[in-house]
Amino acid sequence: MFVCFWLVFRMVSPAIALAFIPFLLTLIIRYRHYFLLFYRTVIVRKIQDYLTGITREERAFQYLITHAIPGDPDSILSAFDQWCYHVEYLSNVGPVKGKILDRLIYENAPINVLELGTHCGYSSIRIAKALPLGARLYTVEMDERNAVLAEKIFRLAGFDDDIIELIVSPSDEVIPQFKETYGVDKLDFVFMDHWKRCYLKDLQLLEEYDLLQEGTIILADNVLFPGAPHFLQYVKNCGKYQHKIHRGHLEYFKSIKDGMAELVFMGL
Ligand SMILES: C[S@@+](CC[C@H](N)C(=O)[O-])C[C@H]1O[C@@H](n2cnc3c(N)ncnc32)[C@H](O)[C@@H]1O
Repeated sequence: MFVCFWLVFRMVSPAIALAFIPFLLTLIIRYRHYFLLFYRTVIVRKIQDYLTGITREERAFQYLITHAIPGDPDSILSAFDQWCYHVEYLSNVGPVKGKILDRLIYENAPINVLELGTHCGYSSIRIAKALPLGARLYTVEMDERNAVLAEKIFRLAGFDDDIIELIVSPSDEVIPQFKETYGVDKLDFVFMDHWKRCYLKDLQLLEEYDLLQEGTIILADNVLFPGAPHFLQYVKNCGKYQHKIHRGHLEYFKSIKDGMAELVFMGL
């Protein structure tokens, strides 16, 4: 935006260019929260990548090692939250929307849970610690570097392969093979928190490959920001789901509105 202003300033007379200042200031004030988000997610990250020579996720892991108690999932989650509030930003589900996730897992006691989008494993840890005995979380991450860190973080939190199975692959390759590979006939709970453009396609894949049963819960994060409009439109119009939106705010950013969609599959 500043570059545009500079270009305008060079192309037209200074008097006309100066008239843009109130407009520019209004834009900055109105969208300040988004500028702050951009600053934390892009600019701070690039500077830190350059200064430290490691990725943001690796920096988060170093912080966990020095600030969390091994074997204590709550301590790992709270160290993650501290880092995201006060050091750098990660797109974890966060403590506020995380409580909705915890509650739904506790209340429904699902046995087979699929998570799409592991990242560093924050939400996986929330899910795993709320699961009933004998239940299993299958979490899917396509970025290998994130998956390596998530695996270490699961071990740090005290979870083994019996509780969390980390699958390193894109979701649209995992879903069609899921039944045969993992011997799971139906899913009880699905947490969607990967790229928002994949939500609709993956929901339809779950239907096509017959992985949903009456009562399966699908919780989808960030449906208002960055938003998943096609997914929401499909859910509202297809008649296969009861749905509601839990409104709140973006993880670690109180001033940006966001929400989670909770769907209950009613059978085809
Ligand atoms: C928002 S982060 C997940 C945050 C995590 N659920 C949490 O709350 O801690 C999204 C992650 O999804 C992964 N991802 C995006 N699209 C994917 C796909 N189609 N299949 C598998 N992983 C995907 C990205 O690499 C990224 O690590």
